[in-house]
Amino acid sequence: MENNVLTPSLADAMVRVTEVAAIAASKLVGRGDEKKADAAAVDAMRTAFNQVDFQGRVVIGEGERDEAPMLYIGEEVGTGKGPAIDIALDPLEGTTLTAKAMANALAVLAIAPKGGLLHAPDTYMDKIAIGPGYPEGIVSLEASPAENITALAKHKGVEVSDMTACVLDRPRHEDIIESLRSAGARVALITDGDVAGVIATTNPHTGIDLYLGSGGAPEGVLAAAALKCVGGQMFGRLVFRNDDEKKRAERVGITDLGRTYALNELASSDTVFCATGVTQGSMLSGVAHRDGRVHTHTLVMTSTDGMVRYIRSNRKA
Ligand SMILES: O=P(O)(O)OC[C@H]1O[C@](O)(COP(=O)(O)O)[C@@H](O)[C@@H]1O
Ligand SMILES: [Mn+2]
Repeated sequence: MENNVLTPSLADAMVRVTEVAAIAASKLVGRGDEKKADAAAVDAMRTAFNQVDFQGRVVIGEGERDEAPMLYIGEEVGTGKGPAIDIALDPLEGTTLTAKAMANALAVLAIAPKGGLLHAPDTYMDKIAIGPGYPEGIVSLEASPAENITALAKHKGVEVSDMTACVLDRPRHEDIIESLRSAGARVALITDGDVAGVIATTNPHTGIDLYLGSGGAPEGVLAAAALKCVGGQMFGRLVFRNDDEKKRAERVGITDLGRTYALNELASSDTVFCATGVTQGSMLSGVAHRDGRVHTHTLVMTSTDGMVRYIRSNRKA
């Protein structure tokens, strides 16, 4: 049952959704206006969703109903005909990257049969992720960054100095960075975009072996949905800075606030993951306007068959 609601044609429809969101955001690349870029992507994504024959429900969205006009948590999208599908979305993952015309901004979404994605609140999440090919439990949020990277190096049969961890460049990550470097590892710092950072661990060409640090919980669920398609391991634990954030978690049904979620709890069913490059990135080309046409580059993955597909499209501008 679970497997046949995520049909190939639904996956194709999702490609179009991230394509049009990326195209809309691309018009705002380098214009210094994060909010406008995000709004353009949100609006285009919502319009595209509403053309799809499904009963879509946003479970990871732009925010709570009273703070996000569109694609808020709980919003229903689609024509209402077809399967009941839960959606995690980030129409513009990397608003600052877009505003500043920096690499790796994406339009991103993941879908699952109803109930298949953790309803994460809009808080931070401590995350650790690795690509496929390692024994279960080789990394954990309990072990130190140095212990984790050393265990991975040992399993690979390489020196720790040959290992690279990706971390968001934030003061809150000082200790993580210090622990990794003191173990001898390289640290690849990114200014934004940890969905791409997590996915990088699954692609040997990126040279990234480990993703570590705290970022958005919604981005954590999106990244988990991606890893689910290609294999790998991930753990996430919500971080609360105040009571309001705890209440946000309670409102989306989280009762055990200190819990660590494994990959299969962040994304418990089959998933389809879709990302279209907005700006040029390590994984995807950005949207390019050339010869009166708009060119896009999209990654779509499905967990049912482990498919990873890159799609280059172009259409009339
Ligand atoms: O910038 P902060 O507060 O450290 O948050 C980190 C989060 O922000 C991002 O870098 C970008 O988020 P946006 O899509 O909201 O611009 C995420 O990839 C990451 O999870
Ligand atoms: Mn984001």
